[in-house]
Amino acid sequence: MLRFLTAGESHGPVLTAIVEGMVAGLPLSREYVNRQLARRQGGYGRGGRMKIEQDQADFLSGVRGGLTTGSPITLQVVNKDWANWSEIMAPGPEARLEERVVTRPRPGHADLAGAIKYNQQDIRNILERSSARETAVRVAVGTIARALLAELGIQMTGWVRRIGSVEAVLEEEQTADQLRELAGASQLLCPDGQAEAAMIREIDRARGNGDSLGGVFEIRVDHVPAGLGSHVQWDRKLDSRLAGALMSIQAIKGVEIGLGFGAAAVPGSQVHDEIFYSPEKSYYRATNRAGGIEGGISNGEPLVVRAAMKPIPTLYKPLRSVDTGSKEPFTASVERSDACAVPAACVVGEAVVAWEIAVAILEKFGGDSLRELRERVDQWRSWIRQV
Ligand SMILES: Cc1cc2nc3c(=O)[nH]c(=O)nc-3n(C[C@H](O)[C@H](O)[C@H](O)COP(=O)(O)O)c2cc1C
Ligand SMILES: C=C(O[C@@H]1CC(C(=O)O)=C[C@@H](OP(=O)(O)O)[C@H]1O)C(=O)O
Repeated sequence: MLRFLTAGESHGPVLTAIVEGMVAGLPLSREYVNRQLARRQGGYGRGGRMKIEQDQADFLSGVRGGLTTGSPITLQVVNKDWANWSEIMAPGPEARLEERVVTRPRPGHADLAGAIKYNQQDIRNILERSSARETAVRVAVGTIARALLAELGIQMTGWVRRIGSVEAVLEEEQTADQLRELAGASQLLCPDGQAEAAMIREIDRARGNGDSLGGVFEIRVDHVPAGLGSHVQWDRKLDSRLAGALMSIQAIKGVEIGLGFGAAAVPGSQVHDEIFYSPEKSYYRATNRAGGIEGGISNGEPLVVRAAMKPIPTLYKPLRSVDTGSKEPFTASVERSDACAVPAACVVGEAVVAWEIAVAILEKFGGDSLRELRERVDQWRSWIRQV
């Protein structure tokens, strides 16, 4: 069983994860993981913290000579900002707990709900862990899964479809390779240059007004084998797992698969993908409105998922809230914050989607080494071409 946990605070010394159940013999390098960490740090609209951090992943166990060994993999991403927080965040009695105490819950954050739930007077004990800083190590974890998928010929493409009121328009018949190349060349991961320019203007406008923006990103996964997930039980459905994984990303408020919410507005004849057969291709579809999943099972078409991110909750234009000590109203003051982090969230989205597909692959095919897994996947792929 492939599984992981993360640990670490936003201003603590490190973020850590333990990944268990990954096959042995998978090539893995720091550079491969660091490329994705750098992508997550990019994007127009990010705040001062990203000038401090230059995320790098270290493997502390489970990888030897550039190959996984099958043992648990420990990952670590160091927080450079720790240097500014070590006295306040120290684990021992020397911690200066009376400094930087937070009693002013920020609307849209876990602050108030978390402080009540965990009976914390200092909201810092909540916000340090609820922060999306945690997504740095989650991207590192997902990149291990991405490496596995790449070995099996499965390709991930993430791009930003919308920021605020600006929506990207794709050329008809754009291939995944073209989409990846165009998105990769854009600082907002947006393949439509005109839309990208308008998005940058909109981010500048929002930031100038002390406001923030959300948006929508899309992830497409090509060459996913048919037959992942299952219709037989609620918690085995691939679509439900993908939706849960995307929803677990901080600030994600909606997920669509295929046509998604659009399917509710049109008749069935414009929603369902007709089935065809040819001896060369076996079964295939001329359309992919289902986004590659039917009945909780991958159907061999590209997987297409979208997620909606709400605007960043910390605003320079302060929102009203209540001090939990005095119970007096206040308007928040902000030291630093992202104005828009949709491209970063898109990279996190790619990571969590890669993870869920890797879990489903290992569940279906099993195997303890890459060689064993690859043989089984190849065998399945040639078998389903004949059915
Ligand atoms: C990559 C990324 C960066 C974020 N940066 C900030 C930020 O700078 N300031 C902020 O207030 N929220 C930021 N958020 C969003 C909050 O972490 C998130 O809204 C909050 O934890 C509450 O969780 P919820 O929105 O899922 O309910 C960011 C989210 C992501 C995914
Ligand atoms: C550190 C990251 O994102 C942070 C997510 C975040 C939040 O509240 O979620 C708040 C900000 O942190 P800080 O309060 O230290 O400025 C962001 O910079 C990151 O993405 O690596």
